Amino acid sequence: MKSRAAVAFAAGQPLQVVEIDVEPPRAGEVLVRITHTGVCHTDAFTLSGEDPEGLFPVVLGHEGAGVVVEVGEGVTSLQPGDHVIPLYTAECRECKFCLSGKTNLCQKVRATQGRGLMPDGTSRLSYQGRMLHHYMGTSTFSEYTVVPEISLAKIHPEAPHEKVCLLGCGVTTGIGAVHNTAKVKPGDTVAVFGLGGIGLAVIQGARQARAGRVIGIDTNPGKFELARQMGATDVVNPRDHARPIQDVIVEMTDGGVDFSFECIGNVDVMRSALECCHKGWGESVIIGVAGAGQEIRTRPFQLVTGRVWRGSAFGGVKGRTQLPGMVEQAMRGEIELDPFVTHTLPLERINEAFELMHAGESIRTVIHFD
Ligand SMILES: NC(=O)c1ccc[n+]([C@@H]2O[C@H](COP(=O)([O-])OP(=O)(O)OC[C@H]3O[C@@H](n4cnc5c(N)ncnc54)[C@H](O)[C@@H]3O)[C@@H](O)[C@H]2O)c1
Ligand SMILES: [Zn+2]
Ligand SMILES: [Zn+2]
Repeated sequence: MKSRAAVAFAAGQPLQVVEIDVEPPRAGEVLVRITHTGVCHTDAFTLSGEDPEGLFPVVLGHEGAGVVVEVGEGVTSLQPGDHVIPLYTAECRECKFCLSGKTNLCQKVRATQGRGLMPDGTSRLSYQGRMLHHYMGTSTFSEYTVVPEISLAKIHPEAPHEKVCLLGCGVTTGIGAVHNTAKVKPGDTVAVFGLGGIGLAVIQGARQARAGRVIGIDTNPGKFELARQMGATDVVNPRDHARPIQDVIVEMTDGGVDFSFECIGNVDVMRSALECCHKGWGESVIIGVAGAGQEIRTRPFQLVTGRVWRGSAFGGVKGRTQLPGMVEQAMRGEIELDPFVTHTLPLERINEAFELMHAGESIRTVIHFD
């Protein structure tokens, strides 16, 4: 079938909105009509060419919501008409990782997903006879996309897609990192580096966890008002200080924070985020994705003296099991999505979403297909 899609033909080039061909779903696969998709920094990262796993030509997009159109052979958990959020972290419920009870990093489709292909090693997407890569197993910048059954969370049929699409990545990543990875407790002091969609979701999660002080850090002061509205008790611009930012935070917090979160993808900031943690127990969670070949550094003494460095992908959330509940929390207002949606655009104007992001003007632009 034909589908309108924004295709990334080459790194560093704007997307082109064209009509692509989408093949029907094969065994274990599902054809989904995407209604809305957010644009995340990770899409921009891959488009820039800095992502070592980046493949072109490709249909990007991984923060979507849609409706099942057709299911392939053997698909039992979904049927046409079901409302879904595509998952870039699948949940097969049978691999070693899924069964461990310790991680959300299902490996069932990981290898082929990383190569931009469906689990059988081929693509369902093409343009004028030329194969297009899938992206993160989701490719939500296409009106129709094919996704493995195990990479779809079935959500409440009345959920507002134009908002809950953000639970496909950004908001879940931030909120989940607070509850699942860090396990923030009432009264804890939290530092959040980077106040984009991810950092603001961390702030919202910290407020849910009834954290004490929540310090938002960003070099763009334009982000501070929203951060305060969402629950930051303090905001700090590193550019206002001559000293390293970790020294500033340690002084502000009588020795350091209980938890810090890096939501930028900058390895120098990752170091600051670790070193602003309290001696003996402070934990730093890396969420940001750094460029190819970059490495983190600190003195080992930082860890010897009790600080902990960890990381989090998709907020540690098991998508099929936990995401439907988060969608219902959003429908009840327990997760607030409205503040994240700063812009809404039709697919034809998707490149403006990247421009708004790079200019620091948007938190999330939601793209609609109608
Ligand atoms: N681990 C995961 O599962 C996961 C999921 C989604 C996104 N990510 C990553 O999270 C990061 C953030 O994503 P986003 O969509 O919120 O991005 P964003 O671009 O909207 O936000 C980043 C923020 O960091 C600020 N910033 C940049 N450099 C800074 C510095 N040196 N000091 C302080 N602030 C600085 C920017 O002003 C901006 O407000 C990206 O690296 C993205 O790839 C990871
Ligand atoms: Zn994302
Ligand atoms: Zn699995």
